[in-house]
Amino acid sequence: MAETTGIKVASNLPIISIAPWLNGADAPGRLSTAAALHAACLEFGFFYLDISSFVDPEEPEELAKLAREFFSLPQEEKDKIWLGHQDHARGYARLKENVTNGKADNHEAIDLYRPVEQPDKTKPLWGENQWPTLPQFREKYEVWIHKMKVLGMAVMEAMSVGLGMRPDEWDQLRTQVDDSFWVMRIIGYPPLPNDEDGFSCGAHKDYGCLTFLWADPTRNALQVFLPEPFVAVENPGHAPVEEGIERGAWISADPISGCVVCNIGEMWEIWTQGLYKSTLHRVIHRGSNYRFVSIPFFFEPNFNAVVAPLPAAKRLQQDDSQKKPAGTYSPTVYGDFLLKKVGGNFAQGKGKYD
Ligand SMILES: O=C(O)CCC(=O)C(=O)O
Ligand SMILES: [Fe+2]
Repeated sequence: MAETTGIKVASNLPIISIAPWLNGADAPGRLSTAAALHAACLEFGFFYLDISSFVDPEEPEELAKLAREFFSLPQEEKDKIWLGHQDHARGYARLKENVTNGKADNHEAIDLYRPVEQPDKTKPLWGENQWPTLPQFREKYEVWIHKMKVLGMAVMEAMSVGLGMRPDEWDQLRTQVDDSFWVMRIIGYPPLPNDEDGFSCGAHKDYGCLTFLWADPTRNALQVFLPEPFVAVENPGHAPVEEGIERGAWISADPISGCVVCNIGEMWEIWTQGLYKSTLHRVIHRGSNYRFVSIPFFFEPNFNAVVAPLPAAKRLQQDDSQKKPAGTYSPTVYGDFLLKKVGGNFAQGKGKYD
């Protein structure tokens, strides 16, 4: 990003390696990762996380292959794990069944959530996950889930250092995320018909804490919104204008090998009283290929976590008049917030996570 005469020209999102942080012996490296996370969250709320030291890049490619196999099955096979057989949130969502901002999204997906102890499919979000029966599907995805949970805790701790939290303050925050009510979506995007000005996934912010998105190499699909004073170098995808969104620029966040795209959700806005931005993003896939697949993993707070402004964020805001909170941020029980959000996101029935 270059800065001239008060106009910020957005070209690329920052790339941050998690390797120094995971290498416990590299104290300066850990601090530089923490500082880079802090800067990226202040400026963009979106960045690339280089995880190539942590996972073999072939691993998510294998997951995408399995997803492709699933999405190529006949509709009646996919419908066997339709989310309506469970709590209307866990399972397979048909093409256009998912709704954002009142409009059907042009994608299909398998949605999985942290399993609960006493499942009850009549309770929102409280059913059982439904897995494809393809060989190795569940096993391989469960390994990925485990790794993303470990990564989530590592990034949270690094962010606590970046924000200037003391070790005892991190111990406190850790108790709110150590049993993450995680979500994973496995999304398949057919191309949008040329004559249709809809979205593959409409503009939204993610709800929770941290999203780690792996996506296949399709370009110009995921777009990130940067409010004024950012000006885009390129304007991706001849995007339709969206109502109700302030002025600014949409930039593409194309996949980078060895990296996941990482963005912060609304809980980080509350924890930091708006110091960190949860950023709008959307998907418009107009290419000729079936863009499959993207696999967002949402590392979220514990279901019962009470999310409230953190003292470290308040200290930063007291010290710097430019960082004063823009509004009031009330304590929020994450599970309640999630339940309210899932209500409006389905074409039929209830449930669904962003
Ligand atoms: O598929 C993508 O690139 C992004 C999906 C997304 O933003 C979401 O599911 O929250
Ligand atoms: Fe999202």
